Amino acid sequence: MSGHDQGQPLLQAEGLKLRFGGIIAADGINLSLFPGEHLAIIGPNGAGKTTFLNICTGYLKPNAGRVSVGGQEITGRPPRRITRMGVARAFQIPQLFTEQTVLENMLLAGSIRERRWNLLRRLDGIPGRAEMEHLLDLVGCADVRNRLASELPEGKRKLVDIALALALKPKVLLMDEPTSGVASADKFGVMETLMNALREAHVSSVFVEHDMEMVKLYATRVAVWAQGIIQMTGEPEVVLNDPDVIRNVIGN
Ligand SMILES: Nc1ncnc2c1ncn2[C@@H]1O[C@H](COP(=O)(O)OP(=O)(O)OP(=O)(O)O)[C@@H](O)[C@H]1O
Repeated sequence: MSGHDQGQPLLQAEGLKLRFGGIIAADGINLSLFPGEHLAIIGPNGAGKTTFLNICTGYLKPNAGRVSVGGQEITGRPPRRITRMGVARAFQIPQLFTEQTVLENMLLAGSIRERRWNLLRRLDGIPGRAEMEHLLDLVGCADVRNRLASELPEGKRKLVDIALALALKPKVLLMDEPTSGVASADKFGVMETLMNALREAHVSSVFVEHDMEMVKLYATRVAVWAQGIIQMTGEPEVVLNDPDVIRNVIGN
């Protein structure tokens, strides 16, 4: 998917600038995500990729520029508000309550979405159980629904984390290196399950990725972030074969 002629972007950054002392993380970033896209952001270490995700979720405020979701500006709004506007983030903090089961974690996430969160409330009284079980099924984790979150292998934990994010009913999911920490033999299986779940739930995504094989297989479009600007965007086969990208990003 080219990203052009697809109507209004779901997520749009315009003229983003952010510096930390002498470090310029963003120096006029223009980047859009269109419905149905899975946009990979690649770039050298310390380029500003994670900073971008932090701006989009409201955890960092840019020095200049704006971010909008479905045409509504979100720059500087509180993270909770941005989540409610349809932008979720996975793997941000250890989100799981480790001494609760996977299903109990899901029910808590569902109740947060409904703004009925109350730890004293009996979990089985909260609506949405069937929906949460469906989401666990979608990420291939129905088999671990009654396991304690602390007992999960890393690959399953990542997938449950995706289900938790999907429980918020986002339009866009932001992910920082989705399979980092997963054993290399399991990485592609986890990514395959994850991306299938996003497609089925009609959730578009932006993911920061260092593994070019993942980018090639799962990105619909790639943006190269270096020296605070987007150096290039395009389809994976074009971007990943570009001599400058090979020299300056992939080679490193
Ligand atoms: N809150 C902060 N305060 C000061 N400097 C920061 C802050 N957040 C990020 N930085 C700096 O901004 C630069 C960009 O960081 P960022 O984490 O966004 O890079 P990245 O492209 O995600 O890198 P990597 O690929 O290594 O994860 C880095 O030099 C980092 O040290």
